[in-house]
Amino acid sequence: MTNILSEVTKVRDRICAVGRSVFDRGLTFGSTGNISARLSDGSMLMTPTNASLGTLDPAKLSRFSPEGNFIDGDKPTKESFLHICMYCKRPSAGAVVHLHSTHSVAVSAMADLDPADVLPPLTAYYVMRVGRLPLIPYFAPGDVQLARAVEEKAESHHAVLLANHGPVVAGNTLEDAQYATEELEETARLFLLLQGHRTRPLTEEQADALRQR
Ligand SMILES: O=C(O)[C@@H](O)C(=O)COP(=O)(O)O
Ligand SMILES: [Zn+2]
Repeated sequence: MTNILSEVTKVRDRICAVGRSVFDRGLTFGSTGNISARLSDGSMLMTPTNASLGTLDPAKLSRFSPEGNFIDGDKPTKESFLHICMYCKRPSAGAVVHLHSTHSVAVSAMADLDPADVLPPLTAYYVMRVGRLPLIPYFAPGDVQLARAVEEKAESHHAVLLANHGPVVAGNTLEDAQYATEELEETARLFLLLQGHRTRPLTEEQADALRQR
């Protein structure tokens, strides 16, 4: 009991610290984005709806039972179902991060993307942190169909890009999810910088070798 209580306190603080960090570095704006973490007893903590990730209060995070029922805290993010769908399909996931990071959102609104894998393997680090990035068709934020569409991809992909919206990334830990979301954002930025330039991404063979490590 004492252990889970100290874990809860730590995770509440970590969610707020990650929220502050991404907000302060301009990786999400206003009250956009949401973050969740799953604890060792299967319960989940999520950021409340309409909360700025820059000024989260650890005591006000929304708490869910392992079955996905809201327990207490402020009214949860409208994407709570989407986060729960990620956890259902990814038993090892300990955290999910969704941001409105500018370059990722810009790419999510581009025409003629490959819906199976939006970004080319520009660097080894991107392939290792993110891997293949499917595009989820557009649905309004909070729409249960958006969560269902993410659920369909979640078993085989820990990172997805919501069309005209932004990235959703799961990780074994909160840091894993944060770092992968940041890597996705930087690669989206590189991808946009390289538009109009002849580009030499990693070969399929080189990328596959990294995916298998
Ligand atoms: O884009 C949206 O509206 C949501 O996906 C979002 O980023 C913020 O919604 P809340 O977490 O409900 O504040
Ligand atoms: Zn959003």
